[in-house]
Amino acid sequence: MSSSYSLLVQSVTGISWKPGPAHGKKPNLYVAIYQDGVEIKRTHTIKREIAPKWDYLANIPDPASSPISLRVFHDSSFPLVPDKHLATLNTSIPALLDQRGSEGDTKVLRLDLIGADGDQKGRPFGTISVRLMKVAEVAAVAIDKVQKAIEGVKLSGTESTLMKIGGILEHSKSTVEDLVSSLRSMTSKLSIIVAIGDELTTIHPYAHIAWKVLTAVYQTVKKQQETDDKLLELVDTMVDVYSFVGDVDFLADKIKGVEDKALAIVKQTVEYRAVRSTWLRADEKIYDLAQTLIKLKDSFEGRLAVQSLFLSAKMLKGVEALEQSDAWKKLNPLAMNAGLRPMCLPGTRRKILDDVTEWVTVPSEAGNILWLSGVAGSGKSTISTTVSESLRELDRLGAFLFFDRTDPSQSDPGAVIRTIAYCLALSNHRIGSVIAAVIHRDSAVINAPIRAQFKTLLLEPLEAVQQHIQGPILIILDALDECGDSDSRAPLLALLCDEFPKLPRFFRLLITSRRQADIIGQFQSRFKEIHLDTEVPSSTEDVELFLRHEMSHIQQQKKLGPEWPGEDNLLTLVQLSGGLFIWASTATKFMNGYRPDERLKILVTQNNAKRFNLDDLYSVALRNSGPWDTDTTFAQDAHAVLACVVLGKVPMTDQTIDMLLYSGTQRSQDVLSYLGCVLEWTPGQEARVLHISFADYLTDPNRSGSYPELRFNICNLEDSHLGNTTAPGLSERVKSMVSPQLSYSCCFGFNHIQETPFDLLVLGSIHSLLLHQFLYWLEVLSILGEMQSATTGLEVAAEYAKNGEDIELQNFITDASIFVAAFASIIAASAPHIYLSALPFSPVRSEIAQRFVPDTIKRKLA
Ligand SMILES: Nc1ncnc2c1ncn2[C@@H]1O[C@H](COP(=O)(O)OP(=O)(O)OP(=O)(O)O)[C@@H](O)[C@H]1O
Repeated sequence: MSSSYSLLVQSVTGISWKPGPAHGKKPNLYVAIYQDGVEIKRTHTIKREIAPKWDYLANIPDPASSPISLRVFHDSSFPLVPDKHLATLNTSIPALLDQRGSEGDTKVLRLDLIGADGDQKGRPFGTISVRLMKVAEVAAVAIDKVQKAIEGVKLSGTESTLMKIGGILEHSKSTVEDLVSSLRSMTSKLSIIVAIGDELTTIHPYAHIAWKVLTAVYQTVKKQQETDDKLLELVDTMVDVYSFVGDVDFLADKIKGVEDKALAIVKQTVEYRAVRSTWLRADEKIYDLAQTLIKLKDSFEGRLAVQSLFLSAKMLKGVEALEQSDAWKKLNPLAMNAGLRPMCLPGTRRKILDDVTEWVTVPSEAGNILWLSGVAGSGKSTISTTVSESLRELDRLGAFLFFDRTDPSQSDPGAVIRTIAYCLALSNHRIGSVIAAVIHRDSAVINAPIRAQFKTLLLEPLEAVQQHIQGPILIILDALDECGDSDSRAPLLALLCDEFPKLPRFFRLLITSRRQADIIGQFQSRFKEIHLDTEVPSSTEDVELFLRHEMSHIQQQKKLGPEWPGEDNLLTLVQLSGGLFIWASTATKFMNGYRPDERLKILVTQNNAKRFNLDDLYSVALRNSGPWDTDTTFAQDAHAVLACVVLGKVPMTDQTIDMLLYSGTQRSQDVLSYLGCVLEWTPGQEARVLHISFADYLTDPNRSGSYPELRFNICNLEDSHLGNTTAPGLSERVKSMVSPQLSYSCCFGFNHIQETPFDLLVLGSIHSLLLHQFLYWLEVLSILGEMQSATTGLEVAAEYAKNGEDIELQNFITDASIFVAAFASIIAASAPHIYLSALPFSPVRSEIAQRFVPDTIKRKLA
């Protein structure tokens, strides 16, 4: 390499041109370079230009002392008509070196051409300008150029992307082989990709990193070009792959297809970055990467789907994995299905997505755990899903766990290590083999304490395979604050702090959570934290982008006028949202219901001095989603159905809710269809809250309106002579005094207990409820017309007490069952008669009388 030279062809001037009948007024010129009489390079043709300019860099192969000639041709543009040779410069590298003298590579040589035919032959015939450089000098110039180019690229989209693309292509038709001009070519190709990516946005996170990759390649060339042949090979291969960009016909309707290919290329480049900058054994990996790139190029040429390439490699490994899957299944992982999780709207969260991707792909000494914190609904889970998807596409996702408080069976802290091990086993063949072997050897570890699980299922296997893993692997734990409660997840938090940092450093852990006290206590100042601040301008801008997108969608879908929603209204919504995504998302769902115009007005007119926060929005959205005030049946049904969805131990379909609430009569569908702005449901499917913050709102009496808990005379009935059906305003009182949570727990709590495994804490709750609040429970059942639930509830409680060997509770239930059997009809007719009739008539020595009849009366009765 040290004796290699490059020739930069810059321009030709002074050519005289006689237009013939077949040519236009100006020639189509190109320069061909010959060494020892053999053509080795040529510039592209510049059409209809008498004094063309190029910026064409040609590498001159060894021996550099051989004769060189530069010949100027007119390109006939017709297949059967030969190009016309107009002029020539005969020279050699030593001669050119003499001519550039002490000024070196900066000197532009203006050299005379001689005529090539007719009477001009051998006579001066115009001038050619060239510069001669050593490759090392070229590298320096190129580095400078790429850095300037990088600085000059704007990643923000423009309307004229297509025009820009067209412009770049005009200049990228030449065949580039020289190393440095190749790198330059890649840079311009990448700018095309960035331009496409900006238009279609999905490429953005990769393109951003790919820019950095190319810079890194330049720097590596600068330092290592004399020694690192493998790198040079790789660069050649990359050039080859990037050359496809120049061949693409950029018709608007083909852009989507281009995007897929461009995305694949950029991803490979990112992969290079991950490998080159970190991750050991670089030479070996560079070789692999070069092979992959070659295959990638082949797959473009053969018009094969890129994915099939990756898939086939995976399938080979899959055969073996199948044999191991039995072992992995023993890990009994939490079921994770990210299918319906939302992703960031393209164009939002750019900076944070870049930062997180950068943190994953670039090693740092700052530790392998990143904590993304933020308030409810600020967008953490959406970011984590987007990151997981980018990394999955790069084959760098090890595990993505997301917790959900409304589904406790999927949020058990005790299952986290097993689930990570399972996901890692699936994601990587080598890790999978080691984990399978561990389980064969010691299957009891699956039920061991989580510290032992961590050591045996994660730390040791990952240490064992670290030699064979290049590049980072990301594990994501999303919504850690929803994983169990602060008590049950305490051991997991301690493990994350003490042990996870010991994992081989290419395992990166991204944790998202609200800033809850127990999590702050453990993580703050220990892990790198990115806090999603909703107050900063970038959050407001992102929410604005989202609102614009959603409102235009509603406008089209509901065929509203082109002015809708109006710029002022839109900006008011942005301001009301306070930079909180869940606010914006709930508001748009609310407006996308019946009469969006009215609903928009309801929201924007809330813009008074008081801040209209998420709770206010939930309250307004709920109030306006159905006939709560005019139809008491709707109000009661909606309460009960919401309670089922929010408090049910498992998600329920409309049929299950009907079975539970209305003995199978179809009623819940109607109610559910009104609640689309807060619930996710389609007929026959499970109903869920759209966002956990709605469940928080509904179950917190301080937020959704204060409801008293179980107590004497819960509905403040003044006249004990009136029955439940005749008491004035009873349904209104029930609505305001009995929270959905309470009514649901009273009616159906025992049904759920029946379905869950025995738990001492649950036994304690039953004990306390029945022994202290039994009569208040009956009061609620009476008011709600659900007295039959008392009998079934007591049966479940009796079984539980028996399993828990709680003799005191068993005795109480025996007596309570007699009490219910004797007085059920009286109590069902009138709640106050629990205290007026049933209690006084209970045998004075009975458990009920002993516990609930006041001592003064007991003494009199005795
Ligand atoms: N970048 C985004 N693009 C589009 N929609 C978004 C974006 N970020 C958030 N959203 C919307 O806002 C909702 C709330 O966001 P998300 O669930 O990610 O918040 P969170 O911070 O994880 O909340 P929590 O702490 O309560 O779990 C999402 O369901 C989604 O509809």
